Amino acid sequence: MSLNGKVALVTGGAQGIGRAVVQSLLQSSAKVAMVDLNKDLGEECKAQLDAEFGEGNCTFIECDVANGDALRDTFQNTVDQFGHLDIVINNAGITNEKDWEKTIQVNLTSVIKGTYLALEHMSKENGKQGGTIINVSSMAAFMHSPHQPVYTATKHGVIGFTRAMADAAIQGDYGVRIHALCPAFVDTPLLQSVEDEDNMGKFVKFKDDFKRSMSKFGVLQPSLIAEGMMRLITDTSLHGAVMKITCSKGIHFHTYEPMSA
Ligand SMILES: NC(=O)C1=CN([C@@H]2O[C@H](COP(=O)(O)OP(=O)(O)OC[C@H]3O[C@@H](n4cnc5c(N)ncnc54)[C@H](O)[C@@H]3O)[C@@H](O)[C@H]2O)C=CC1
Ligand SMILES: CC/C=C\C[C@H](O)[C@H](O)/C=C/C=C/C=C\C=C\C(=O)C/C=C\CCC(=O)O
Repeated sequence: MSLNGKVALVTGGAQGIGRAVVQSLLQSSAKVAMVDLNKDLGEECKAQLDAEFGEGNCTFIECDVANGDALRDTFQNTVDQFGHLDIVINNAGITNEKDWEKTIQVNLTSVIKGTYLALEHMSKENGKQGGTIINVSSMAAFMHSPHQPVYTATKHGVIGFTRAMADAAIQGDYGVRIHALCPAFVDTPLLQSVEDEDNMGKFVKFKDDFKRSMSKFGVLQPSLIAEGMMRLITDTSLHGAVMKITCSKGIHFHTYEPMSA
C-alpha cells in the first residue's frame, strides 16, 4: 500500500527496529523524520537512505527524547519541513537498570510526551486531520525477568498508557488510532547489553536465565517488527490494538478479558 503524501516521525530511528521501520516507510513513499540522539549514526544512516530513496524524502533530526523542549521542537521542525504529520512511532528505548530513572524517562515519560505532541499535531480536536501513533513496548511486559525490573515496569506502563489513550481517542473523536507493539527478542545492538554490567547493574548476575530464555524463544529480525508496524499503520480496523510479535506465533494480537463486576 502506498503512503504517498503521508509524513512520519520515528524516534530512535537511526538503528535497530527504528531504522528498519524508517526504511519500510520510505519504501512505501512516505516522507520520514528520523529522530535520534546519535548524530554520527543518524547522519550516516540519512546518507545511505538518500542514496537509496532520493534526497528530500528523509530528514535526520538530532534529539534526545528525554529533553521535553527538544522533543517539542523536533515535532514542530518536522511539520515545518514536510507540511503536516500523519504517523508517529515512539520507538526510542534503553535498558539501564543502574540509571533506572533515565530508563523511566526515555522508555515511559518520553513516550507519553511523544503521544501528547503527536495529538497536538494530528488530533481532530485541534483542527488537524487525524493519524496513527505506535508506542513500542515489549514482550517483557507479559513475561517479566529478574534481569531488568525497571525496563519491565516501563514496558507495562507503555501498554497501560496506550490502551487508556486509545479509548480517549475513540471517545473524544480524535481521528487518531493509537497502538502498542510488543516484540520478543530482536537482533539489534540493544540486545548486546544483556551481559553489560554498566547497563544491567547488580541484575547482570541473572544474565544466564535471560540468555536461556533467548535460546528457548528465539531472536527475531528487525524487518519483521517493521512489517508489524506497517500493518498497524495501514489497517484502519486496528484501533487500540496491542500487537505481539514472537518467533512461535509471528505477528498476532493480545486479547483482554472484558471487564466484569
Ligand atoms: N531489541 C529487542 O530485543 C527489543 C526491543 N524493544 C524495544 O524496541 C525499541 C527499539 O529498540 P532497539 O532497536 O532494539 O534498540 P537499539 O539500541 O538498537 O536502537 C535504539 C535507537 O534509539 C536511540 N536512542 C536511545 N536513546 C535515545 C534518546 N534518549 N533519544 C533519542 N534516541 C535515542 C539510539 O541512539 C538508537 O539509535 C526500544 O523501545 C526497545 O525497548 C522491544 C522488544 C525487544
Ligand atoms: C538486556 C536485554 C536487552 C534488550 C531486550 C529487551 O529486554 C526486550 O524488550 C525483552 C524482550 C523479552 C521477551 C520475553 C519473552 C518472549 C517470549 C516469546 O518470544 C514467546 C512466548 C510466548 C508467546 C505467547 C503469546 O504470544 O501470547
